[in-house]
Amino acid sequence: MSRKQVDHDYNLRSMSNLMGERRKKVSDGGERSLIRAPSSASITSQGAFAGASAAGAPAAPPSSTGELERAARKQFQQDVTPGFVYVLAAFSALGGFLFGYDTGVISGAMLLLKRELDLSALWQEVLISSTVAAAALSALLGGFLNGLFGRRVCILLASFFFAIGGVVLSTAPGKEVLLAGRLIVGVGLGIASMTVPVYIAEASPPHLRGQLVTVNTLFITGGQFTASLIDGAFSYLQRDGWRYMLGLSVLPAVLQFIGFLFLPESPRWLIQRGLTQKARRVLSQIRGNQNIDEEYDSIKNSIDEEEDSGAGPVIWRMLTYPPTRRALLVGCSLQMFQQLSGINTVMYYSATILQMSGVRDVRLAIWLAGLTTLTNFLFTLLGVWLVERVGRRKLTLGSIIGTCLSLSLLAIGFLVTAQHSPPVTFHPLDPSMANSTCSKYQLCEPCMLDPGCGFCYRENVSALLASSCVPVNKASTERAAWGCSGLWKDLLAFSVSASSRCSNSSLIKDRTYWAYNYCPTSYSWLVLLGLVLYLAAFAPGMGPMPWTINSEIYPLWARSTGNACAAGVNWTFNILVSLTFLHLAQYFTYFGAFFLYSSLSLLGFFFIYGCLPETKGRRLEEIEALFGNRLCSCGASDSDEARQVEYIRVKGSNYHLSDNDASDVD
Ligand SMILES: O[C@H]1[C@H](O)[C@@H](O)[C@H](O)[C@@H](O)[C@H]1O
Repeated sequence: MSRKQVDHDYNLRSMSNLMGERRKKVSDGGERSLIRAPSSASITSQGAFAGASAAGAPAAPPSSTGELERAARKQFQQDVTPGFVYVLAAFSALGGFLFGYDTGVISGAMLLLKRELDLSALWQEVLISSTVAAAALSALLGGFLNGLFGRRVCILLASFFFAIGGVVLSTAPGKEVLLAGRLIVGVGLGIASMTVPVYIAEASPPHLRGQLVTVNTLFITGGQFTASLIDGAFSYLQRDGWRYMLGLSVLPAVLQFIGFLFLPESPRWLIQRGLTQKARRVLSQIRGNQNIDEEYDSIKNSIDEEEDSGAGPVIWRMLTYPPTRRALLVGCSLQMFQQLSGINTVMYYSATILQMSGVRDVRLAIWLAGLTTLTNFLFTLLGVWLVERVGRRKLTLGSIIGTCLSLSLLAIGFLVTAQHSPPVTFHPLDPSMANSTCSKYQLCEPCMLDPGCGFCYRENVSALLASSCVPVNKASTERAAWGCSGLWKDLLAFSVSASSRCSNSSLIKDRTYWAYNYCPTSYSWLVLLGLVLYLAAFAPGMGPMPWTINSEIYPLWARSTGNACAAGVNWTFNILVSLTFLHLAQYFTYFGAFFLYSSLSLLGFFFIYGCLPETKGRRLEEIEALFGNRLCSCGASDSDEARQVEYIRVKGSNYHLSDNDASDVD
């Protein structure tokens, strides 16, 4: 079939999908199509009951239509979804857990590392960003590996890298070996981040696919939460705490590696490679008692169609073929907007936001920052629950608009805080102050925006006293530059010079405080509210949906490459946003930085509104057709979305019944 014909065919298919074409495929043991009516009319008792009883539901009729539907649905889903799919998804999502753990644990580990290994600011930055950079590159390479060796081998490879990286990190004698360990972990991260969602999507039945792929992001946020707990717990160790923090990732990595020695390859990849018998076996294994013929045929057909559609490198074929070009643009943009909405900055900055709110103890702030990761995790759980109920499109749109508004609230919080910035009232006479830029600031705001300075102040009931802007200690931002920590001469210095009162955290008493990166304010509640609302809005939609949607919008031949590009974009923007945040804040203040993220999210909202079609409930083989239309004509078809073809089993096999929608039997 020529490319043009395929294109034409897709257009027809997509039109019929969008217009709610009634499909009828009633054969022995076959399907009956349903059109979900906008009015939400219910399944007729007869039809639904037929479905329920065919699946072995109790004979007594349930008392209401709602109950009837629920019973039919429950019975149907239990019937078609063997537990094996959940085991497979859980083992795969360990890759997500490691993603979250390894990216999250480094902030706590760095606090100890920089002290023990005497790391300069440059080395700290290199150790943090090297992993993300390696992940960006290996995600791109992962597309090629996926196509060549399959999903299973790639996941095995990723867990191998995670495990080796963990061992290298925990035993590192110096910073150079640490860097090698962080690079190895980064390679694992990149491969896992692009492979796991694809593997889960290809193995899941359509009615569970969204949920199971979203579980992977739940594991990412779970990994980030676990990392913050581990960081908190091991931060009390005077020596080598970082070895445990970084080394503990070996456990889930080994568990995943062992699990995947026994788990099967994706049936779609097997069919593509011509391993049809094996593919049939795997399909039967993951579909339980279902008839797999139809699914097998539909995968096979889409591969055959594709084999006729041209040669050349996959990325070139994707870019020259309109449906995949559009899908790629949508997938990569989603990942870009996820990172541009500043999630990693907000998470990273949460400890400081908490300090602004009056949590002065650094340890307590680290523990409380765990609350941020917990909130992120809990709201991702909400996403898992919502994805098959409201669909990907509505969930993403609702989430990004909430993200945009809460970022504006955060920005306003920072603006009000800056406008009420306390003045510098005390200029210490220390000789080193003469050539320090810190001495020229008259307000706390510019002082704290300068990475070289911090604000030292005393507080009595209603006012700040003797507030000064002094240089930060290069070895630790937890104190000011003057004084040698913990020594008796500090005590002496403390008694003789008021300027060194913030130079040793153990001496910061008498209601004297050292504020680095923040200013004392009574408007911190506004910022805190913004933070909580931000996580509540971001985590159910913008967190998981870019991964979930990317795992389903490409046809099989383009799936590895599409996901590799999208994951590469995610990691690239991750590094870009985190590396530019402090500079942005320095030049445009925190208000400016968060307002910029908010505006970018608004841009993302318009893009998603116009360009993201709904993929809920469709077979992977059908989804390509959604991109057959002109790009960004989705907003216009919102009303058509209410009419979708859905399947219910009446007798026999292979249906999909959406979780919450009442339907008419055709
Ligand atoms: O989807 C994930 C998740 O939202 C994480 O919390 C975030 O740190 C990652 O960057 C993102 O890709």
